[in-house]
Amino acid sequence: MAEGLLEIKNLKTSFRIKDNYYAAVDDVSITVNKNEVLAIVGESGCGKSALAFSIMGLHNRAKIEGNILYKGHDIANISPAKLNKLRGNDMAMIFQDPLTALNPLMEIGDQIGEIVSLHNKNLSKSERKAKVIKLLNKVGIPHPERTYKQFPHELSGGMRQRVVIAIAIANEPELLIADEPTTALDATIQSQILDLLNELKEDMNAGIILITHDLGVVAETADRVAVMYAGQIVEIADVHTLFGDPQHPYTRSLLNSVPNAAKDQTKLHVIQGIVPSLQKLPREGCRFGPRIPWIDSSAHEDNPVLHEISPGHFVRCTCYSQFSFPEESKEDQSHGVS
Ligand SMILES: Nc1ncnc2c1ncn2[C@@H]1O[C@H](COP(=O)(O)OP(=O)(O)OP(=O)(O)O)[C@@H](O)[C@H]1O
Repeated sequence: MAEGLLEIKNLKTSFRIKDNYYAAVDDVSITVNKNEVLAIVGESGCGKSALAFSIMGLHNRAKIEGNILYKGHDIANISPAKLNKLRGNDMAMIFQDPLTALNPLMEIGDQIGEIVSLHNKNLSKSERKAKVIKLLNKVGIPHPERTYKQFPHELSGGMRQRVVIAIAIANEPELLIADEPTTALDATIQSQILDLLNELKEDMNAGIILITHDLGVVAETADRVAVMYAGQIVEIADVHTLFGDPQHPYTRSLLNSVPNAAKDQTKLHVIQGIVPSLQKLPREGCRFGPRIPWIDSSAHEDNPVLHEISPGHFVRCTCYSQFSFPEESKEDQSHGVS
């Protein structure tokens, strides 16, 4: 049975712009289990990073409402000192761009060693070095002794991301948040890093939140997937259900806009429009409604909620049951005519 690690309840993260607060994460409830990768997908600006930063307590000036229960303790409402202790020890984050995450003027060994010592104050110098070398080995760095003495600019992008992962796992966190960890890498290296995340999940029995806009990455790595649009979760399901039986119009549009060599696809679907800016987000009704104007407004709920349509498969707003792509309706009509 799945063992719970993180439970987020009705999380709302709002940023102040001029005199008002605007929610970038709006009433999000999700759970993450041990030994599980939960992917969070969605277009740029839908609130993925704002969600991750809220969990890690990294927002300076945002207003956070709701509960973030980590092993039963509400970390949305604890002191900065307690949160700081959890960060790095129990939970860690892998950032998007390894070059900005690393100190360009410090040798790799010292950078990892610093984090190791932060949470193990009594280690001797040689014990600390041995632990760093072990970590470099664990993340697949081929010559750890050499890398120990190198600076970030002397490593390839893939190796730098491995170093960032080594720092994140230095204290064997139980919760790992990876925010677009492979965006800056080419396809082969990307695949190696994703394999590494999966190994870490198994080895450390960790719960991983993987934030990405890349559905290929999701298919390769995730156990469950939450699709986010305009600050809300619009669909959540296990990875097989999400790819095999997607229901929300946004999920279906995302999947239809990705080339699929296995399908006989002549045209890719283009999702019209963009995620509106924070101040212009529609806050009432179905937030995706304006981007599927061919669907009758009566198909939408006034206050869309998540419906559990099969065990563990949730979809927001009733419009999913009446949704089809304009291309599909045209095909139906032409079949009728012939
Ligand atoms: N500190 C901030 N102050 C004001 N608005 C912010 C702040 N951080 C994020 N936003 C806004 O909140 C919304 C969500 O941003 P967020 O970075 O979470 O999106 P994202 O889905 O992670 O996008 P990307 O994939 O591009 O990183 C966007 O409209 C963004 O402009």
